[in-house]
Amino acid sequence: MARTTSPAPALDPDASEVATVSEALVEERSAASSASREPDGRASGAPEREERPTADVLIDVRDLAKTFKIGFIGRKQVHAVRGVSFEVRRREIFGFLGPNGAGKTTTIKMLTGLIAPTSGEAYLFGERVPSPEARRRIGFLPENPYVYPYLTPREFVSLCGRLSGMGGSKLQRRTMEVLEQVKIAYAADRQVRRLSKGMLQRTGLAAALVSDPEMLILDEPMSGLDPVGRKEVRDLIFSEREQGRTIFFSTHILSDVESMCDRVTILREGKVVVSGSIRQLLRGEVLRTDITLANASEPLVAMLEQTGAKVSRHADVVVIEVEGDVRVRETLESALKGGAQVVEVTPRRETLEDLFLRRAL
Ligand SMILES: Nc1ncnc2c1ncn2[C@@H]1O[C@H](COP(=O)(O)OP(=O)(O)OP(=O)(O)O)[C@@H](O)[C@H]1O
Repeated sequence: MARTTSPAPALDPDASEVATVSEALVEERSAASSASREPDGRASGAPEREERPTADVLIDVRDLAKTFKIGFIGRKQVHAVRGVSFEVRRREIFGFLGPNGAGKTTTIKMLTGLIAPTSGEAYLFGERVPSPEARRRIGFLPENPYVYPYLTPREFVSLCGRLSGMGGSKLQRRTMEVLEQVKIAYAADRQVRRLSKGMLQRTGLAAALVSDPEMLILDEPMSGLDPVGRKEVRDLIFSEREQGRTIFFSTHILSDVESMCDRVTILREGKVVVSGSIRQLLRGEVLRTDITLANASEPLVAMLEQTGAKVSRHADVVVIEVEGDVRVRETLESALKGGAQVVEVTPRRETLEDLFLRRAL
């Protein structure tokens, strides 16, 4: 696989003057290098690292923190990220979650070298961030993939490919290939300013893919997409992983994460509150069992309510919610004895949404 990607340039489409891509990249680099650093590249104050990550750990984030100074004289501080650590391993699909303002984008910006950490350290492919060499190996979709408004998707994606060192007929072929992959080829020659938000998002994804990177870092890749678009991005992420790529993405859409990710980290107020494999996190015992009954008489329902079960009445069925799974058998026996028909018995385990609501809010 070629190792030739740099992130899609992030430019403001509303800007009256269109800056050049190289200017944007210079700005990013100078932002990344403006924080004080030790001679070995560590941000000052960051602890010296004892060992380098193993070859299978492609992202290694240790105690990363970012404090923004705000206000007229910078007296006020926002502690956006407060000591975040996690690892992403080769060929994983890794979900990075948290409510609005939890610090996801700030962490991703530090990871991709767009801003420097206040303290802590991050490694990509074992290289201390910021590392131009490591950055060439990632495809990056920023949270708001700002694209030159007067370029077409074909021109923009091809430009990103050229910035990654690609060229000639190979680049032309690859540009159309990725535009087709993200289903925007039909609008390849329309100006970006005429695209919808979802179409722009697809263009940004194509730019992240164009140079065939080893790892994708995607900040809210489903943002702005309709349900079909979201499914297409899910399928794309799976197929990219099948081809050997590692995918790290942030999202708010928990149902996607549950079905897609191998492991997750959930942030809250700049700190990690949950981290681990989806299988382990959601392996818990049955929280409750829902028993759906038809033809349940009122005396039967009242009797079940008296046992402490929660009852909800619907048009033609009654759902009895039994805590845990212990009383299920007794409830079923009473229901059958009382002449009701059992329509469904559903054990409920904790979902990622339950976990998120319990731990992240
Ligand atoms: N440049 C900045 N200057 C000051 N504060 C900032 C800056 N960037 C981010 N913040 C603050 O840092 C905190 C974390 O923001 P961040 O964008 O990382 O959150 P997020 O988890 O990505 O949120 P969302 O899901 O809404 O995109 C927020 O309180 C935000 O206001």
